[in-house]
Amino acid sequence: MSKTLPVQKNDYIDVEFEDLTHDGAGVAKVDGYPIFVQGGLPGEKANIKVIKVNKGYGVGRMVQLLERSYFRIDIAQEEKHKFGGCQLEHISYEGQMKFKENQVRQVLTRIGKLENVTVHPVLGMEHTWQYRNKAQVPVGEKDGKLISGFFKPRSHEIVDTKESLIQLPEVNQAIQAVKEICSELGVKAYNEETHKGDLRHIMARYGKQTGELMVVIITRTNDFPNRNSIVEEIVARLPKVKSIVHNVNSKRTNVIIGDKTKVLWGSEVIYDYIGDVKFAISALSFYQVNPDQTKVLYDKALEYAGLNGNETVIDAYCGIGTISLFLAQKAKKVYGVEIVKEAIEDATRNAELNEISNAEFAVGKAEDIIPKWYDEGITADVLVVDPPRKGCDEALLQTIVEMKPAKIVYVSCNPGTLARDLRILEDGGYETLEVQPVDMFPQTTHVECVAKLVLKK
Ligand SMILES: C[S@@+](CC[C@H](N)C(=O)[O-])C[C@H]1O[C@@H](n2cnc3c(N)ncnc32)[C@H](O)[C@@H]1O
Repeated sequence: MSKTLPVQKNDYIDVEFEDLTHDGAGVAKVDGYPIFVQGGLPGEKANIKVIKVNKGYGVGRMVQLLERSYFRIDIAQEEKHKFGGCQLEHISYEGQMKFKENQVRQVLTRIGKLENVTVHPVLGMEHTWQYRNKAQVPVGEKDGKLISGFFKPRSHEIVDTKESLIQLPEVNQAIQAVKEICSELGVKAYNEETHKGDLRHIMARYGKQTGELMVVIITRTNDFPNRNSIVEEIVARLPKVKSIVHNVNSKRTNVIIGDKTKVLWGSEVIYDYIGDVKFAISALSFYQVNPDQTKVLYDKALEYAGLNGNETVIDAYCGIGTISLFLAQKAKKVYGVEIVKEAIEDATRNAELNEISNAEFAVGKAEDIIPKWYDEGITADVLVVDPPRKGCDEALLQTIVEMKPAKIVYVSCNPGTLARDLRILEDGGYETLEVQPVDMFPQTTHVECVAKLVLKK
């Protein structure tokens, strides 16, 4: 089969990179046949070794860079990939923003057939390291000690990591401290092959504005050795901790969080502010990981909603009510819906905390609750959706098209599903006026977008 291809496995060839894939690999073409090479940048020339040939594409390894891009920055060999998931660490921030803008444009055109939509330049941030307020790391064992970090690409081998430079220092310190304490006090790491051992993951979340820290210990078993001493040590070594939570995940699964959650010490929530709005955040609730850029994102959603105080708004996939409460200050009434019960408890508490009385929340699937509301006569002038990566459920999109809110604000962390859903909404009578990418995840290939749609006359 490979005889008909323009390259063979183990060939050494000179190539020029034309593009980047969605996960940050360079794309070179030999007689139209694409070869993906980690680390190659558009405009660069390199000598590569072909390490894999498939029918439709090949994979290469960089041997020598022959011409370098203006956007390339040097990182020491030993630093490379040290931080896990930083696929764009070798590209200047200016280059990263260009990559993300192009990616959004290409996907909107290819998947959404949206050639004429205005895509604005990415709204980036000033400090592009140490921005994440949360980490959730797997735990393993090496030489009789606990290790934690990230999985090596395409493997389940944990790289023990003391510091991730995209995480806030408080988050790094918390993960290290909990790992060391558990190691010292004899906790065994969970082994996914034998389904034995206790500690599966450690999670830390930090309220950047309030300085409050939450630690979540995720184990296979209902109990683990020296639990009380571990809690005492965490409190002693991490002065900012306000909440220590235990979650039990007894299943053989890749899903991190299990069904049982119990507060071991302190409060069941930590607090944080986005702008002037205060939020209680419990262990299982979604909360944006980049607090500085979250304000930028929500301000854009508010601008696109264009509220004058008379509107009814529905916020689908509302989490702890963050966008809902931002909008409630400028709307007549806001209805939020979210699948996680604890997040809706937080949302209700957050409305009270901020003395916002025109927001109402429901637990359930957006695709079940919003059609039910529609049947009961609840409709929206503005509808906001902020779904997980898989995008909106088709039944929800169908209901939106029937309900016909004058405006839709679509917040998305996955341009692919955004483009797919925008096409469905366009076919249902909406026009996408503009898309604003916001960089919530510097050094990584991820990009968040806010899109503004209006009902066509
Ligand atoms: C990207 S988060 C957005 C949350 C919130 N808007 C924010 O900015 O913090 C997506 C949320 O959708 C929730 N979710 C997932 N599937 C859902 C569904 N079918 N119906 C309602 N909520 C869902 C998740 O639990 C999560 O809180």
